[in-house]
Amino acid sequence: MRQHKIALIPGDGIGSDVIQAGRRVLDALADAGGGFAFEFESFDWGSDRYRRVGRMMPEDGVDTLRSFDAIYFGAVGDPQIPDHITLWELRLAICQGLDQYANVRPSRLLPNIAGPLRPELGREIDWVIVRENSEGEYAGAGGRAHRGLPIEVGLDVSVFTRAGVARIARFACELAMSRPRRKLTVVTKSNAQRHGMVLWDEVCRSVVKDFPELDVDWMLVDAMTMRMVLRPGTIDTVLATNLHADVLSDLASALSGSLGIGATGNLAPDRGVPSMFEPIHGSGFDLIGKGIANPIGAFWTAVLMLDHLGESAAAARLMAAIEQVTEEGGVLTPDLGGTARTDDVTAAVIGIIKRQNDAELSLQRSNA
Ligand SMILES: NC(=O)c1ccc[n+]([C@@H]2O[C@H](COP(=O)([O-])OP(=O)(O)OC[C@H]3O[C@@H](n4cnc5c(N)ncnc54)[C@H](O)[C@@H]3O)[C@@H](O)[C@H]2O)c1
Ligand SMILES: O=C(O)[C@@H](O)[C@@H](O)C(=O)O
Ligand SMILES: [K+]
Ligand SMILES: [Mn+2]
Repeated sequence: MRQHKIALIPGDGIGSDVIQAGRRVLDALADAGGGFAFEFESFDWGSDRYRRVGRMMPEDGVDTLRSFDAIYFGAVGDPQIPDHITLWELRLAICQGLDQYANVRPSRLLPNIAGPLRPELGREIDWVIVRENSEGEYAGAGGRAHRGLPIEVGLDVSVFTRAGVARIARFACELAMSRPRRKLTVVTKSNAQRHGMVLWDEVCRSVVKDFPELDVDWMLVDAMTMRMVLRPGTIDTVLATNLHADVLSDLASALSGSLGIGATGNLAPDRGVPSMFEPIHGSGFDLIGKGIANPIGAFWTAVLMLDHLGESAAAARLMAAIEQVTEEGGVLTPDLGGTARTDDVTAAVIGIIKRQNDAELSLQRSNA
């Protein structure tokens, strides 16, 4: 039996709702007798802990995570605590602490979901955004001086390193080559940002030379938003900086129907340390306590995690169950135009998985 040791960090707000839902779905998949099991350990890290003891996670939190095979994360963010504290002390502390430098965000219009684009355009969305996840605008370099004085100053300095750009560029090229269209768009803002982004372009240009079969094009980030809306079918794999890709991936998720659908992996490609999987959305202040957060982003995230753990058959089964639910259309949360609750969508996905489990088990019995 393959054992997968998973750290659960539900975090704040709707992060907690969707990770609980995702755990139930993962348990249902493991019940299928597919030869694997999960060992979950749940961590109460987040804003309530911050209120209690003044820290989002313990000082040795990142080290505690090292012994896990993967991390399944909800969201951080609390209406009463500044967003830069919650984000930096939990999500970024983990991503940067474990050097999970490749953030991968797939988008596709799920069956029977309309999305805001015209139907013929919406159907063309089949993208994966690769977000540099360790430096750039999120390097944390900068500071404030002359606090409270008229001459006060605040600086956020973007940091682009040759090594950091080269490794994410290589990762994006390999990912693009593994997809049928072998097509990569490198996003930049090297007209206005004339140092780091120019280095980004130079390094990317030299890395793509190693991939002669890759079809590469270059876009300034502002024009990229236009292309995503008006010519979605011309895009496949996208490489962008930490901040640009953060923005583009919310757009991608919205164009696929809802921010509640977007999934992501914060990958440490060199292994040895766990990668962290989370829906792309935040803690959803407006949905806290309502029980109507869309869990599909967290389920799709679980698909990414299963694939990463080598459980590709289970990953495919879960994706098929998600697609069956959207295809049938009767059980969707309000963000997708339905009236269902988080629990209803979860029950629908689990129902499909359980029926498959039963069919599989009776097949095994009749073959025995
Ligand atoms: N990785 C993370 O943990 C992460 C990501 C984004 C934002 N945040 C934090 O979350 C807090 C709220 O930020 P925000 O409002 O900008 O972003 P958000 O993603 O929480 O919400 C933006 C909008 O999308 C909707 N939405 C998000 N997830 C949904 C879901 N599963 N189902 C249905 N609708 C959904 C929300 O209702 C809201 O209208 C802030 O503290 C922010 O820093 C954290
Ligand atoms: O602000 C960020 O970058 C993240 O917390 C979040 O928006 C994300 O997409 O993960
Ligand atoms: K999240
Ligand atoms: Mn984001």
